Amino acid sequence: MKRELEVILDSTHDAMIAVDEKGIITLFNKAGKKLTKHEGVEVIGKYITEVIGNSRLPYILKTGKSELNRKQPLGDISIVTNRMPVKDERGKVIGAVAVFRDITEVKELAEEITNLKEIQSMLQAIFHSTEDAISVVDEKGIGVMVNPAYSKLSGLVEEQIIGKICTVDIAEGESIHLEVLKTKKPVKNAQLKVGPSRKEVLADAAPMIVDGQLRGSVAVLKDLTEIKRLTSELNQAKQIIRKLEAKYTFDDIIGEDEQLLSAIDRAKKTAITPATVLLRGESGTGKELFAHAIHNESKRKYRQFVRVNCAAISENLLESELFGYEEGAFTGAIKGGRKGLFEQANGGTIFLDEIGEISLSTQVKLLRVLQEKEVVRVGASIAINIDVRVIAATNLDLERAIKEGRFREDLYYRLNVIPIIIPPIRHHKKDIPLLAKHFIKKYNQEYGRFVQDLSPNAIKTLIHLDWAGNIRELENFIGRAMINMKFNEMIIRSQHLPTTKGEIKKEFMQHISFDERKEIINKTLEDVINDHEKRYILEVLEVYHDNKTETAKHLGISIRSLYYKLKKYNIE
Ligand SMILES: Nc1ncnc2c1ncn2[C@@H]1O[C@H](COP(=O)(O)OP(=O)(O)OP(=O)(O)O)[C@@H](O)[C@H]1O
Repeated sequence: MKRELEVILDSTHDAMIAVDEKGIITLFNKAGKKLTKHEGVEVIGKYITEVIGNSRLPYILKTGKSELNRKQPLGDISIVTNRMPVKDERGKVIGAVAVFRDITEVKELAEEITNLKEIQSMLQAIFHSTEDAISVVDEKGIGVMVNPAYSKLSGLVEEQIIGKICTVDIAEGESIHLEVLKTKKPVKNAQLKVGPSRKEVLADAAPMIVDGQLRGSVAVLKDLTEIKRLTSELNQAKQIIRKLEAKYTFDDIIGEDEQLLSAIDRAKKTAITPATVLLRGESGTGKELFAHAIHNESKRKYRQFVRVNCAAISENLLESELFGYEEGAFTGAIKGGRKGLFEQANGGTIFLDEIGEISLSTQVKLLRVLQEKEVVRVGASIAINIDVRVIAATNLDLERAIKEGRFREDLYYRLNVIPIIIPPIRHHKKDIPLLAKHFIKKYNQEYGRFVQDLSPNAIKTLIHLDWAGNIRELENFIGRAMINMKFNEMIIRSQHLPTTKGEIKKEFMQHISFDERKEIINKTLEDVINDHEKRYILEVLEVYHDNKTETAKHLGISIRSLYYKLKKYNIE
């Protein structure tokens, strides 16, 4: 029995020492020798303080009282000690025992737990206070945690999510938690609708992997309505800036066609000179874009860029707008007179868009400004010197206008110093895919979308269309196609493309009666086309509640062309 007891005592991790009533060591187990560094030393039979200098066992023998759970340092470790007297049946002290336990590890573990608790409460504070909506699911896709921001965004409280499968909150789209759990890979920028109010969100999710094991998935959701609101605010700000400065540079002119590249090259070379430029090209080919780029490439780029749409302003108003007026020059003239656009552009550039539309009398005054480099305000007699670079643009056949007496030849020569001809898109259809991708990027920013490309079929359709409205029409077309796409769709396919002109005509023919058909047969081709054009314009005007800008955009024509057509068809 004694031997068994010795084996037990030697196999325990607690250090044990026993002494008899005289303080002579009778037992010193292996853990005790290890703790006091007496391995290999014979200690049995020695007086306790010879072995452990400051032992309290003599005191225990003297008092017969126990000392329990005394914590104390021992070198660089921490121990807890129990010391007890050994008494016979009559209560006489016949020895004493000390048991020491090394609690360094326990202490370290306790510290670790305290640290973990601190980290946990810190993470909890972050989880609860962040504006980002977070949801956590386990490896089976069952909801484990959501934060208050998540409830606010989705309109769903914890009880509706926790313990339920992670698809419960999705109103439209696929669960990204399930995707992450399936692939073990993060998912970025997924667009979904969540909760009863179908809130549009942008979501990222990542797998939670602990010791190489998939333990769940964490998703962070952002409110897309907010992102969209900010994007629209940004766009409004951009619009304002656009009015104040020339927005585009040559880098914004997209295309690899030789004729276009040679126009760019010519414009770049001209930009650094003060020469007057005449930009020629059909509506929507990029004349204004070129004007901006020339100004921005010139030494005048930090000065004013003033754009005047000569077609949009009535003849009388145009003169006072361009050249300014003196006080009392006409009824309604403001006190003190007003600076004209030429004066405002002093030191900078004036862009005279639709120059072919100005009246003969304004042409005379403009010629004088170009020749003399001075303006005379309406109603004034003194000329004001100006230093303005003129860029003019037209989509009219000016040579024909000269022959027909609608445009002055001398002004033509003054303007036509450097003619730059911008090709219509039907002459560089191979640039269509490039341009389409450029507009996708632009609308992604404007609409907060993530559309990536066009399908080969959609590109084919684009290449086959005639694009009478040129790049502007293509730009609007892409914008409308993107509106036709669902939020999670990333590729523009043929079905997203707006109804093409051919189809519109087919639809139109299907809706007309037999009598109307007979009547059409009696008309000339031009009459029929005009009738259709008028009816179509009226329809589009109705859709856009008579908003001319939107109507022109939809039709893919310039606002000036729309005004021209409204006048032609007597549409009020
Ligand atoms: N080469 C191009 N690269 C990128 N965008 C272009 C290009 N050409 C035109 N655009 C875009 O097409 C639209 C129409 O261009 P712009 O207003 O410059 O045409 P325009 O010839 O001045 O038309 P209009 O004669 O009707 O006033 C603009 O949004 C412009 O940014």
